[in-house]
Amino acid sequence: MSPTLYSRLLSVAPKFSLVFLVLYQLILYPHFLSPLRHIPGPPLGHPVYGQFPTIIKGEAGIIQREWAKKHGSVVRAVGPIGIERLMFTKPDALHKILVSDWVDYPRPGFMRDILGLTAGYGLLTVTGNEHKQMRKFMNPAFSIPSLMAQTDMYYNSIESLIEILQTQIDTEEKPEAGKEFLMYEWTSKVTLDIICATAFGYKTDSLHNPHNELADAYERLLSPNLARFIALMVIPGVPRLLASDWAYRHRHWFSRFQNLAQAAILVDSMHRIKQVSAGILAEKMRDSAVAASDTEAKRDIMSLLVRARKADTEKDKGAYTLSDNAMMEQVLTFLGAGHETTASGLAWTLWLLANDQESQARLRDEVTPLLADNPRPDYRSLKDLQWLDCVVMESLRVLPPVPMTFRRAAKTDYIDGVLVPKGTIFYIPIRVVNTSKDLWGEDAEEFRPSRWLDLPKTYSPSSSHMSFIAGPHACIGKTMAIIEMKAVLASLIAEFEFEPAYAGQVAQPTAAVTMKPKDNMPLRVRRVSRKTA
Ligand code: HEM
Repeated sequence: MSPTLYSRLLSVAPKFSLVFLVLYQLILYPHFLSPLRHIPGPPLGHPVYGQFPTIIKGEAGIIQREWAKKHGSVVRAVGPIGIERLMFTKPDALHKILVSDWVDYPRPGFMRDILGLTAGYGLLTVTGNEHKQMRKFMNPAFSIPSLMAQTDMYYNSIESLIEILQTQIDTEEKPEAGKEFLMYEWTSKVTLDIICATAFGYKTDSLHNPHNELADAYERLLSPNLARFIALMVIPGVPRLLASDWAYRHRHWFSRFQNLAQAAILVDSMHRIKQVSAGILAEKMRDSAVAASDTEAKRDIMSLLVRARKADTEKDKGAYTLSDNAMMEQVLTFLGAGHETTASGLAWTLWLLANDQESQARLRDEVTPLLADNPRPDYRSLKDLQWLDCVVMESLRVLPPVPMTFRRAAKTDYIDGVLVPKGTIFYIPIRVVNTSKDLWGEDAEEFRPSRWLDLPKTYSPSSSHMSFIAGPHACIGKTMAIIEMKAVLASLIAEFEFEPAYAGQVAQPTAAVTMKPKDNMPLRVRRVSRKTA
């Protein structure tokens, strides 16, 4: 070969390699080579984005439910840049992925990066042994005794919310007609104030002060546009880059470009949230001088963790413990994981009750006598309210705040008879399972709280209701979230009646990480005309 030809070939080789790589990834592999190509599923979709545009346009979890109905219990779908996802819906397959073999099925890197950027590199992002140790260290802070000691703290925020709604209704021209409220905004404020009080002993009072720094930063961080942007952040390295100091210093560059303006908002909001979190942690460190046995010691989760760390290291110098930085990441995790999820759960429950007046009236009949006797019911009293339990569990079942999550195969293995290669990404289809007709019967997609009084024979607590998933990564805040939702709902339903804001109103769940109402959920709210049934 002549030297000229050789050097020409060398100069075009990178271009050809790139073209080949693109063709391989987008066409050759998914169409002809993938060992998963014969698994039934929707068509490959857009040449670059696959089924992604269909997924983000629709309601979270619904398209996956259609796929399961059409293609069966194992579905293959292709996402952006030809990356395949598998969806198993049989309980045994999900049990293997989430419970029995969970170490072999960690959260995928892209998900850990996105969660890390928006909710801290804490319990939500670690895996394997590190996760086991961290979870063991944190479990006591979420125990029933700890929750029982915290329940009373919810009511300061709940009472503020009730007073605000009452005052606004009473100042209307016709108070008896009630007033329209964007209920998601209010559930978001009340849950932010509650999580800050119970997790950190920190007073946000976003209910009275909408410009509270933390509330403001979260509002911007969780805006629907940003949620869509986050869903696109699957490009390796991008979340880490956005989490860096460099990105904060140069955030104004991003705002100059239309498509990157959301990145500037995200970087700025996260920086502000981190600053507040650092302040919260510094205060806890100062408080840790208080002896662990001090009965007056603070009962919030962070104080419990800081004191447990101190006690463990005093007892055993080599004991597992969290560094200051890891503690700081947990602050972000509790804020990120515990606020918007519970706010959405509450807003959806109000929506479902507004559309089912019979269930709402029955709930009012149940809670009113209890609240008349004791306006601040404790953990046990709330837990004993049977219809309240049915309503909350049913709402979390049909409209789960986290409709979907992901896992990745860390080794090649058979699942439900399919040989799944290492590296395969899985959908964990929470909403699909929660509303499966095989598990819940023909009316599985309907809101019918009474089903919890007579559960189907197929019901299993860990595999029929997946809203908090199952196994070692199951939500650590599950009991806290449920009891918090019950306290807020009982208090609101005893005081107010909820109705759709206008005829023909439909639910508008977004397709982001957390399923929240796109329209902030307008509802008409009236003061109750009678207190007891
Ligand atoms: C209705 C409210 C809530 C729902 C629906 C919910 C749902 C979930 C789900 C589905 C997961 C698993 C995610 C995955 O593994 O991919 C999870 C994990 C987690 N949640 Fe929640 N959550 C709620 C409230 C809370 C609260 C109040 C807190 C804490 C204050 C919290 C803290 C966490 C943490 C730390 C994890 C990671 C657990 C681990 O990997 O060990 N969540 N949650």
